[in-house]
Amino acid sequence: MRRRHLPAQTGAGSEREPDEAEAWAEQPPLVECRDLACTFGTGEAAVVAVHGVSLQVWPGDQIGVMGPSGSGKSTLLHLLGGLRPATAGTVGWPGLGGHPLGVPGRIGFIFQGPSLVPSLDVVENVTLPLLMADADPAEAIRRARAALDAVGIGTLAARVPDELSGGQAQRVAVARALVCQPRLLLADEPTGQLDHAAADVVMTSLLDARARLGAALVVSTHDPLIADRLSGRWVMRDGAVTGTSSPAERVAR
Ligand SMILES: Nc1ncnc2c1ncn2[C@@H]1O[C@H](COP(=O)(O)OP(=O)(O)OP(=O)(O)O)[C@@H](O)[C@H]1O
Repeated sequence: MRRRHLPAQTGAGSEREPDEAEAWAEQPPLVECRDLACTFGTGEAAVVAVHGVSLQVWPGDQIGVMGPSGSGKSTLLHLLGGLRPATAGTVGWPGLGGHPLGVPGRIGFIFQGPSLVPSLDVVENVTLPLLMADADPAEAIRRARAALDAVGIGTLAARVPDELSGGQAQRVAVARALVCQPRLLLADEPTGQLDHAAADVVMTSLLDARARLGAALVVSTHDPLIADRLSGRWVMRDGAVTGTSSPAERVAR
C-alpha cells in the first residue's frame, strides 16, 4: 500500500503544505488496523475497551484523540504501539518494517507522567532507550544531549528528576521518546498533569519533533486547546472511533 496525497480513508489525515505531501508521497502507512478490539477480563467481568476500530496513520499525520474518560483512548494508543495485544482484528506496521518491538526505537511513547528513573540524572534517563538497543554508551550520551537540546532543556542535563518542574520532567520524557528518532510518536495525555503554559511548551516540542523527523504524532487528550494544535482528530466513545476529521472539515461543520 502506498501513501495517498488526500486524507486517509478514515478522514484522519492532516492538511499539509504541498512540499510536505510530496516528501511523504509513496510511503506506506506507519500503522494500520482493521476491526481492532481489546477486551479486558472474561465473562461477566469482561470490559470491551476498544472495538471495531479501522484506521491508518501516515507519515506526517498529526492526530488528536479525544473522548470521555474510559472511552478507550489509552488502550487504543497501546494497541497501535504494540504494547498490548489485540483480542480481535488486526494491527500492522507496514511503514515501520514489521512489529515495532522487533525494531527498537521506531515508536516513541510519551505517557501522562514522565516516569523518569529518580536515581539517574537527566541525560542518563534519556540514554536509556539507546542503551537498551545496545548503542555505544558514548554515542548514547551524545545523542541524548542532542535530544535534550532539541526540546530546549540541554542546560538541565546534569540534574536529577527531583530537581525538575513537572513541565521540565515531561520535556525530558519527550527527549527520551525522541532519542531513537522514531517515525511514530504516541503520546497518552502527555500534558494531563501540566498547567497551560507548560502544556503548550511540551506540545511545541512534540510538533517540532514531528516536523523534524518526518514522523506522525498521535496525542490523546481531554483538552480541546491541545487537540486544536493538531490538524487531525479522532473522537472516541465507548471503545469505538465514532468520528474523524481534518481542520477544514471541522470548520465546514
Ligand atoms: N488493565 C485493565 N484491566 C481492566 N480494564 C481496563 C484496563 N485498562 C483499561 N481498562 C478499562 O478499559 C476502558 C478503557 O480504558 P482507557 O484507559 O483506554 O480509557 P481512556 O479513554 O484512556 O480513559 P482516561 O481518559 O480516563 O485515561 C475503561 O472502562 C477501563 O476501565
